[in-house]
Amino acid sequence: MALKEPKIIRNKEEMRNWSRTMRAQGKTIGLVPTMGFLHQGHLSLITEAQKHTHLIVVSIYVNPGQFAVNEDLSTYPSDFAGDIEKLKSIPNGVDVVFNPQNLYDYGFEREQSGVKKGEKEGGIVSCLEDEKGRGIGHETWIRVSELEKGMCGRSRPVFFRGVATVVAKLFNVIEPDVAVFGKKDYQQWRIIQRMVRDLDFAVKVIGSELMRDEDGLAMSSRNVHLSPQEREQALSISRALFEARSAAKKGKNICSELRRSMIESIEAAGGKIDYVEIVDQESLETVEDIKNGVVVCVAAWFGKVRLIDNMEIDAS
Ligand SMILES: Nc1ncnc2c1ncn2[C@@H]1O[C@H](COP(=O)(O)OP(=O)(O)OP(=O)(O)O)[C@@H](O)[C@H]1O
Ligand SMILES: CC(C)(CO)[C@@H](O)C(=O)[O-]
Ligand code: BAL
Repeated sequence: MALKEPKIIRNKEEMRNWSRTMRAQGKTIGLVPTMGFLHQGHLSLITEAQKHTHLIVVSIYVNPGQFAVNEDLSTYPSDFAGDIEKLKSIPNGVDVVFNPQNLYDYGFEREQSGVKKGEKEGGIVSCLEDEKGRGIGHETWIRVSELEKGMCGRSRPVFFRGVATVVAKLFNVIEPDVAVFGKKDYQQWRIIQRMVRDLDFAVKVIGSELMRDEDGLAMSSRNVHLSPQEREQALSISRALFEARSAAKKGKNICSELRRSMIESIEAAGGKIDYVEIVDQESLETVEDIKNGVVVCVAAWFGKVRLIDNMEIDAS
């Protein structure tokens, strides 16, 4: 089968023109937003998107607006040429790779805006703002106020407003019919669904299943930063999730007990817990005992790498 070479678009006006031209020809468009350094988890989202639309756009953009200044924007892995090769290897390929260079440009040079990254008195600012919290001409942020409060939102204070805002921008530029997000980032997927419902975006949001490596580790671009020892230790996360699921199946359904034993086993393996939460799949509110429709979510540090993982669990 001939490999399909995706068209690479780096400019938001050109992207919107392409989408509108295709729509005028009756084509539907599926979007898979990513931050690049693609792995099989990302490719599975593309395969899912191909089931729903004629054309596929994959965005590759490491969004500074979702990183606080003390987070890992500067070390986030990237390999654009490698990503293109992986995309070419997928059956039927993708049509466009959107790698915007001007997503937050509003007609003046960054240098002239005097923006420095820094820490605002009393709070952390994002990598799109200066030390007084001013954006580089960007001052509109979307907040999904309840869903963003717990779990990742607690330890990454600007993360979800940055994600919701950049996804809204991508939707406005690309105007997709369908967008696919991975359930690996469970809270992110739920937040995007809620944003789309609340703001009446004409986009169908699909949550696609979490992909694991053979040894159980959830695939993640950041895994590349794990040393072999940390990678081994990190397997404690998925092990703890599988154990919690089988304990629940055997009737152990008190969440505080399940949480405690998960925390103990991840810490015993050398992980530093950010959170272990058992929450309702839709509201993401904490639940006390396992019932249908809960999800166990974990974030933990191994060395300098923060990993997240989760598992949907139903009662026995
Ligand atoms: N293992 C996975 N299974 C399914 N979807 C995934 C997986 N990993 C990432 N995704 C999805 O791919 C999309 C892009 O994610 P992103 O580019 O941040 O990759 P990532 O591997 O999650 O990186 P990291 O967690 O290191 O930031 C998101 O919707 C995310 O949920
Ligand atoms: C959705 C997303 C592409 C927004 O930058 C990012 O948070 C991600 O890759 O999960
Ligand atoms: N997949 C989530 C992107 C981030 O951690 O910034």
